[in-house]
Amino acid sequence: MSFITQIKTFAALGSGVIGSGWVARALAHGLDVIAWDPAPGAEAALRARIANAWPALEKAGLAPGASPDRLRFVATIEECVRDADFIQESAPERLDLKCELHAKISAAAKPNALIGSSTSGLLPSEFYADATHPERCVVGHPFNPVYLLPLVEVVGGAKTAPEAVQAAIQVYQSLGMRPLHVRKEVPGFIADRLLEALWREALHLVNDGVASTGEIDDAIRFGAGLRWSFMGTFLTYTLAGGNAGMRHFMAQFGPALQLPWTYLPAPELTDTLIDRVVEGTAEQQGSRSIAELERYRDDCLLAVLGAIKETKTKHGFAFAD
Ligand SMILES: NC(=O)C1=CN([C@@H]2O[C@H](COP(=O)(O)OP(=O)(O)OC[C@H]3O[C@@H](n4cnc5c(N)ncnc54)[C@H](O)[C@@H]3O)[C@@H](O)[C@H]2O)C=CC1
Ligand SMILES: C[N+](C)(C)CC(=O)CC(=O)[O-]
Repeated sequence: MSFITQIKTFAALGSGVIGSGWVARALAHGLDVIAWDPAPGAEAALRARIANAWPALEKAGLAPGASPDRLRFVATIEECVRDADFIQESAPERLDLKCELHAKISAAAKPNALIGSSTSGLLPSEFYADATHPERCVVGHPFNPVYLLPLVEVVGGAKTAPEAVQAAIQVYQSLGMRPLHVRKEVPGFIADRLLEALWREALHLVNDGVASTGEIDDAIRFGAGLRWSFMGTFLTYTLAGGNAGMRHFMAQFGPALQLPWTYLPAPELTDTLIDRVVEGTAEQQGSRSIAELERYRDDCLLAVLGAIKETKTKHGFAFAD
């Protein structure tokens, strides 16, 4: 079984926050991009998002010939995928919608074109149930902003060929990403399972009046968030065990896992909790627009990525290590 891995034309279905991020990444890598989204005004919104992301992509470095002009917005699913070498779906997170959409995409696509879905945690065996040639269908779960963050979780379903997973990994690498193969098909994959546990606890802290949304964000960004950008939880905690390392750390802090520090089940999303979260984050946002905050975030990410790359090189690590 062979799949297309040398890609020239990238198809994007759904051009919201994530779809537009894929389009920006593919354009920056010098590809032709064809996009489709059924919402009125979707093309203008997509082009505005690309324009907002482009300065960061220029700073990060564009491939020869890369240009936003190589984006073509089309009116049908079939037109979008027919000539594509690789297809990425970023439609709303609804199982019925994705199932129906993938039946149409896969019926119109070249049989050996890989099809990725950006789903945050739906199971590929379920939403690819009605797909034609399901052996080329994978999840490629990215992180926002897709055009700067390297991680993409790659997950196969029951009918996905192992070669398709490897081929998708190759394609995502060619787009400058750091694929992580999730070997078991589990809801939420790896990263969102972790992020959701943190998010639930954060909502409990707001709901219980322990902290505001801003204080909770401070607890992350001035502490663990800084070290998470270059060292994950397990290696960080190995260092927290001192010279005795992880075994000592487990002996000292493992028993605390039995203490009632975390709630785990999510709090009820009452109007009061939703208002508190919305009002707290509105105060954090202040008078800046989302586009301004996106540009601020992009500059911060470029600075962090650049500093990490330089420091890794100094210590003999490759960027993907
Ligand atoms: N927002 C995030 O932080 C992340 C989201 N994702 C995943 O990416 C996917 C898209 O999410 P977002 O971009 O955040 O949503 P979004 O709401 O920003 O964009 C969804 C887009 O899909 C379009 N759409 C509506 N019906 C459609 C259909 N039948 N076919 C194709 N497109 C359709 C909408 O017009 C909209 O432009 C979801 O599966 C989500 O779980 C993955 C990683 C992060
Ligand atoms: C909130 N979310 C589940 C959509 C988040 C993601 O899927 C990944 C991210 O970018 O945090």
